[in-house]
Amino acid sequence: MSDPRTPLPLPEVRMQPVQSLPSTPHRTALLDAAGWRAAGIAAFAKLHPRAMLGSPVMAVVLAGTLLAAVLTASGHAPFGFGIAVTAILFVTVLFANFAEAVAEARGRGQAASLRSARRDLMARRIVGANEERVAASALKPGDQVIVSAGEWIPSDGEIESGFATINESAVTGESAPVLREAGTDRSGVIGGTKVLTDEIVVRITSEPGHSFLDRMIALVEGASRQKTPNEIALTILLAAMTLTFLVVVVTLPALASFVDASIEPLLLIALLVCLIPTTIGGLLPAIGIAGMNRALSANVLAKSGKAVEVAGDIDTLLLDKTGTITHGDRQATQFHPVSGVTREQLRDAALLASLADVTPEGKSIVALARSLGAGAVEAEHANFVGFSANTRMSGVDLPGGRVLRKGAVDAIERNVAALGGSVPAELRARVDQVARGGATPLVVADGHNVLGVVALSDVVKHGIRERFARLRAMGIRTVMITGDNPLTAAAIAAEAGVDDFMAEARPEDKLARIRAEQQGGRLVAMVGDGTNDAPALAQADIGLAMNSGTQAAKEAGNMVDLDSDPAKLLEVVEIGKQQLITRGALTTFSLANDVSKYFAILPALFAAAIPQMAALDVMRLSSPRNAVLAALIFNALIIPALIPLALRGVRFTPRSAVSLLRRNMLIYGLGGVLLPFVAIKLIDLLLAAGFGV
Ligand SMILES: Nc1ncnc2c1ncn2[C@@H]1O[C@H](COP(=O)(O)OP(=O)(O)OP(=O)(O)O)[C@@H](O)[C@H]1O
Ligand SMILES: [K+]
Ligand SMILES: [Mg+2]
Repeated sequence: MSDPRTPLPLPEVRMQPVQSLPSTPHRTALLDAAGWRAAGIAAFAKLHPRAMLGSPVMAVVLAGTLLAAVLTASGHAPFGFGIAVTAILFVTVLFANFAEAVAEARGRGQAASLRSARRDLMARRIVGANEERVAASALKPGDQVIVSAGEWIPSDGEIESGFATINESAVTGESAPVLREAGTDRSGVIGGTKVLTDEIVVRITSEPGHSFLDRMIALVEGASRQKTPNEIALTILLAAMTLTFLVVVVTLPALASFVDASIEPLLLIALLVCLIPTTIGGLLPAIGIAGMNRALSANVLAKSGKAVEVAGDIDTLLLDKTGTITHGDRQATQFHPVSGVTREQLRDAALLASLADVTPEGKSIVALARSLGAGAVEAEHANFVGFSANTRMSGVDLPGGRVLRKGAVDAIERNVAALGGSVPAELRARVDQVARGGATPLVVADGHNVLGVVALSDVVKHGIRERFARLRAMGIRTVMITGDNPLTAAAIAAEAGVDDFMAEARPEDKLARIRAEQQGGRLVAMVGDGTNDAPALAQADIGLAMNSGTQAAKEAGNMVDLDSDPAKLLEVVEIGKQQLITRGALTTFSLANDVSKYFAILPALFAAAIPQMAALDVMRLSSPRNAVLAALIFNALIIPALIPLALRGVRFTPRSAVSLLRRNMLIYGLGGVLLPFVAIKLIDLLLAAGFGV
């Protein structure tokens, strides 16, 4: 096998014409013709009582429709007018169902490209020293399979040995090959993706039928959609409002009888439907589904709609340094011995301590030592000690009692002290020299003697500073948490522009920091990819795992970024905020609308009985019946008219919550009051011009 770091000669591969996920949903059409048709049919299917109960507001409209039909048929309402009211109410319910169906159809469209990645695959399963061919669907967690260049990975898993370049475009829509490697934080592979070069042994981690793709498709198609807490709260509020108006409308005839007026029952139904928040009630499910769809358009798989929404309220973002803020390709670049030790002694000790180190850091030390002329080293009967995030050290115990260790500065200092040694004063200077440039110093010790420092260089990702600035503009604080020493951490923190950092952190320190933030009443997001990040990913309110990361990280988080781009959190936050704002704006609009409809309908209701009501008749509509019809028609039409806004979301720019609120109150509150006046007047003119009943 060649060294994984040298650029791999990629074979000529014919990329499959995969449909990539739409990355600019704002410019694409809402649906294609087939999608519209399917949504239209689904709107009728959703008339099923069980489906209707999910939306109390619309259930009341449907009940009103049936009542209007009965009144009309039994001669308790003027026939033509009765038919018209019944029809408009029925269409109102259909429009609301249609809005939800369109959102779902969009999700299915996105899932179609994913489904094409889920094909019938064969696997080469390892049994003892042999291999057998089995269907991918027969693979169980724990099975080991071999996948070579040109073959498809049969199911989700983790690379046990080897490395490979993989085309993940079927899942991510990104055709650039990615490198996945055993023993690193980039060991996760997905079923349905293709190995381009080399050969890997994969340990299967997913149950048949429950692969990443399977779950993703179910989510996108809305099969496992659950209402978010905010959505449930709003549904309850809307139901309470509906109930209140119902009581008001039902008691109205009694009130009217005091002034010797009687109100037609049909008009009462019309009044009720105009007053209850039908617009937001009808669009609410669509808004929720659209949030999930938008996340997927950004190549983020959210495990629930709640996760997307919580992202909109995040206060603090925690990130690890290596691989998240930096490229994570930590490479040994230099040996810095302390005085009394030669560069060669340090080099050879570092080499010995890294021979069996599978981490990229360890391998790069071996490569650097060899390139600097290190010869064959004697390591027979050696006992290698692997790197762990808890000890933050690795090394080797040689026969004869020689103990070589390399690791984080504080970890080695403690170890040397425990062995009865002391750290030479000049070590600090060597460490600082390396760390000030943002490189990671690894201290090498032979027993209780410190030999020197290995510099591991890493590069801050391009454009990350701008991303953090954008997060800051939205009021989100960024904190870098790293196992590295404080000086390196400070150098990288300054370069990347994070607000705060925490150094020399072990996994439990990360967890404690998240808990502390949460106890302060803040919502915390965490981005990570390693198994050592898993507890923190699980504890955080938003755990965004990298798709390239380990299975443990992906299971622990509540979101996976298919592009493995930590800065993606920014988009997730914006999608969450946009969803919250869209729901808020449309609620404002809906309630404002209803106020205006009141002015259209109430004078019509009482005009005959209470002449003083004429003072309220600001719209001067052609006739009481036309007024009622115009208000109901507007009430129905506004739902489909707002579907594009509900699905695409209200325009969002990072700014303070207060200024956003002011802007939206102006547009959706004031607009919501004014629009019905104009629209209802226009509809009334049309009705009076010949369509009136
Ligand atoms: N292979 C290794 N052998 C010995 N020590 C290592 C090795 N790799 C890293 N270290 C040391 O352990 C520290 C913690 O490494 P780890 O990868 O766990 O960091 P982390 O907590 O994920 O934070 P970050 O990734 O942001 O640096 C490193 O800063 C380094 O000093
Ligand atoms: K209404
Ligand atoms: Mg790390």
